[in-house]
Amino acid sequence: MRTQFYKMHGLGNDFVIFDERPALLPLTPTRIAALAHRKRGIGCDQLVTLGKPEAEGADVLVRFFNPDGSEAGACGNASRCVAALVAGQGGGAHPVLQTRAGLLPAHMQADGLVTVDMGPPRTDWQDVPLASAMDTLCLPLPGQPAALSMGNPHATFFVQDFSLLAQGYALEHDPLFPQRANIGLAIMENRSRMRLKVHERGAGLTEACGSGACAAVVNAVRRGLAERVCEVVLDGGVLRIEWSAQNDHVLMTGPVATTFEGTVDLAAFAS
Ligand SMILES: N[C@H](CCC[C@H](N)C(=O)O)C(=O)O
Repeated sequence: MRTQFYKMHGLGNDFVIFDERPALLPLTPTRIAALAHRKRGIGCDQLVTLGKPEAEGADVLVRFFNPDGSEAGACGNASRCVAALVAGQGGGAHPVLQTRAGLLPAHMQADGLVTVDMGPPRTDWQDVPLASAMDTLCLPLPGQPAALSMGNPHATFFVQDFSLLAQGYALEHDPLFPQRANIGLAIMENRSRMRLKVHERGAGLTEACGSGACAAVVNAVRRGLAERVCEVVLDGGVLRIEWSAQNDHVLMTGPVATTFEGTVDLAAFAS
């Protein structure tokens, strides 16, 4: 029996999306890792499932899984893709995604870009989470990163070059981060534009990281390095991030693309 999937990406951060609203699928961490494998599977940065919403006001339940099988509470680029997919299925131009990070309202822009309200950043050490009480604005690590959660853990290093990427895996697994962390390296071009590369938790270096872009802008503002509206230039393209002074929410705007649709025999993949 074959199961339909959608292959989409946001600035090259790519996803395999399964719709479990008709029926739950036999997706285990092992099978997710096998499906996400670049050589032996379909291949993706994250595997995403759609489910029947439980929360009042939500249009769809969304879960995100890394290629190592671990589940993430947030995925900005995939949230944009799912919003566009649901809108395209007749869900209207303002779908609301129910995620582990909360309810995320989305908006299909007239120019084809998609905006997702990623909610507020969580900057207490317990929310990131970190291993002990400390100032999340300046962690006791070489490079003194700032840390926060967008529903998933992020550490942002403000650097002059990207050589620290070689430490990405070690930093992701530093004992300071009991749930590991996404490691962002940000080069400030000016107060309204930065370059960003992210070694993602459970995925490694990706072409773009939406929640990482949100975290980097918030951390830059916290450090006095950026304005609340900032362009984030990633390897795969540009995101516009706004950290609202009105409601403390972070708005992320960027493109989405559907690469192809397909079917797969899930039973052919180890479970
Ligand atoms: N690897 C991340 C999830 C995907 C985040 C990224 N793809 C995004 O667009 O936010 C984590 O484990 O928290």
